[in-house]
Amino acid sequence: MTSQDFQSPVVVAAGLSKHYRRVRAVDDLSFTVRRGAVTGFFGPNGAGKTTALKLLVGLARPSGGSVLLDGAPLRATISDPSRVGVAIEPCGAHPGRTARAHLRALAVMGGLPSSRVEEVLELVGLEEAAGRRVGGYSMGMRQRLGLATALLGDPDLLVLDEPTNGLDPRGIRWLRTLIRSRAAAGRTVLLSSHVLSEAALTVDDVVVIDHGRVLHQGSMTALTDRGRTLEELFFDLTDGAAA
Ligand SMILES: Nc1ncnc2c1ncn2[C@@H]1O[C@H](COP(=O)(O)OP(=O)(O)OP(=O)(O)O)[C@@H](O)[C@H]1O
Repeated sequence: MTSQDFQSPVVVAAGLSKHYRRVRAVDDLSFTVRRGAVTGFFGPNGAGKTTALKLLVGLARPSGGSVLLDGAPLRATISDPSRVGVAIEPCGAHPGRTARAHLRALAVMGGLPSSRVEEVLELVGLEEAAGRRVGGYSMGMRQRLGLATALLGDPDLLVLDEPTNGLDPRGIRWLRTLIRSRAAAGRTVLLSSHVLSEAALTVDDVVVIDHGRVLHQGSMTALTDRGRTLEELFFDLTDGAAA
């Protein structure tokens, strides 16, 4: 990879829109995601974060606009688990399946060895529960399985929707360390979160959206250099949203 590649954004969303009948879930959204950085997506309930993440990874079809992933249109890259790992809906596994069976099926589809399944089960702390049916999992266990699914292909880009939901304090600290270590290794992470204090410890770049539109894009450093917190920025920008 050249230094030019390193500077080019991993994701470029341009004028992205998604309308569900009269709801403009995402409305002319444009932003970029830097390579080797952790970008946080923030906004009130219903702001359009999950929809935007789905559009970025091809899980929803845009009503308008475009997404470039590594400079190429979305469809060219999305099916490769080493390019993009996604945890958007909690785990996505059939409740009657075990976590191990779920991950093994995905590994086969992605052309990955079954040894990788055991690696990610250990990584997310599910090795002991891997033989149990997912329907009996706690919320945190399902979250961990979703993370295992996203990490299966050891992807260059991780896209995580509210990944700390349901995790215990140790799990939250583990996830923060995992995300930071991936960025330190030049990998890219895009996540959404409502837990601003935790996200402030994790992200490099901040995108705040509401009503499907970008209200702010900038770095955490620029924010803290101005003596402001992520929470202050959020409330300033979203003042007037549902209390
Ligand atoms: N499949 C769908 N059909 C109809 N409306 C939808 C659909 N998915 C999302 N929406 C609507 O789009 C808007 C944005 O929803 P979205 O889930 O993207 O918001 P969000 O920012 O992720 O919210 P939250 O923080 O509550 O998870 C909401 O008004 C929601 O009701």
